[in-house]
Amino acid sequence: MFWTPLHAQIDRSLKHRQILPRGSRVLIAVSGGQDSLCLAKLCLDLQPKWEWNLAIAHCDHQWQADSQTNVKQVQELAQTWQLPFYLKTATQLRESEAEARTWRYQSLIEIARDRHYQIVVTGHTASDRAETLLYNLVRGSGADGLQSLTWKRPLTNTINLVRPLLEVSRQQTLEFCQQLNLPVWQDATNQDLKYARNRIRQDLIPYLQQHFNPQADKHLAQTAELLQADIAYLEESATKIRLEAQHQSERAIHRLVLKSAPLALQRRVIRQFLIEVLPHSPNFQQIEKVMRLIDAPNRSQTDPFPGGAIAKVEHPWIQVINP
Ligand SMILES: Nc1ncnc2c1ncn2[C@@H]1O[C@H](COP(=O)(O)OP(=O)(O)OP(=O)(O)O)[C@@H](O)[C@H]1O
Repeated sequence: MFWTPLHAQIDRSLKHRQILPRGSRVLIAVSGGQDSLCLAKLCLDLQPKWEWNLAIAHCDHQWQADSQTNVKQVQELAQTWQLPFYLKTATQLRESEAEARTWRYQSLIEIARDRHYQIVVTGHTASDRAETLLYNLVRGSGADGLQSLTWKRPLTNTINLVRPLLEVSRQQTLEFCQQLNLPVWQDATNQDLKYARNRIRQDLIPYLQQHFNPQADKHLAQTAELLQADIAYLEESATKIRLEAQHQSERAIHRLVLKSAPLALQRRVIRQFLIEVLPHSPNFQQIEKVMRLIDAPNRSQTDPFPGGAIAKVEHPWIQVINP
């Protein structure tokens, strides 16, 4: 086997982060593009050392007339590498990035659940991370959005999403694929400038590199990494406060315990609380409405959340009441 510096880098990173434990059943999400091909080959080469059970999953959106050719190419590669291959084919998926993403993750979860894979790995890179950071920044995201793509996050109770290439640039995956002669599929939608993501990739990042810092993408990804460590710490602190403040059985949280916490933690505690008691994830405005109740006089209440529940001050509690 041909061992490159990238093999060594990923092997080291996996040891350090412990995100793909030895012997795990790992489903590799392969689009056919350079990033996920690079990921799949690295997993294949590191497999004897880490003793994973690997398989390849591909989702066919059926947007392009030639998507069949892409499917065949990924399938043949899986065959050559002697890995199980699982395919999901969309029927009548609208041409929307957001809908495609939702469908894709759902499909990957289904395959992982049916075939007992605990981990799905994707080929997200440091370049994706830099782009996501910029995309979220101009939309007014807080630190949570700016950490942009985490190394590991739960998809369900039993399945985790892991992104082993978050420190690898797109330039590196391209060079790797060229060096190892991997059949990279060029997705035409990646060039389409109607998608904000593509404009960030093709216009904004090159502009920043040319006029501000040649390593702008790498530095943005580093900022995301620093934020991620801070956020993990803040979330942990918020959980401690929530456990202290939340009523054992009622859908209520102690207003004065909240009030004594720093502002940054108040928002996080409320968000964690609302995630537990509402049927949907709260957005920024909904969290702010409850924030206002911390300083409110008695018997103030919010207007209804979607679904009709309201939050209300019942001294000393802030209570969430169903319609
Ligand atoms: N059609 C596909 N089939 C299987 N896996 C895919 C497919 N498309 C993307 N992936 C996986 O997702 C990774 C990221 O791809 P891409 O950047 O196109 O997705 P994205 O929609 O921007 O992702 P996200 O929204 O999670 O950031 C790929 O490296 C690959 O692992």
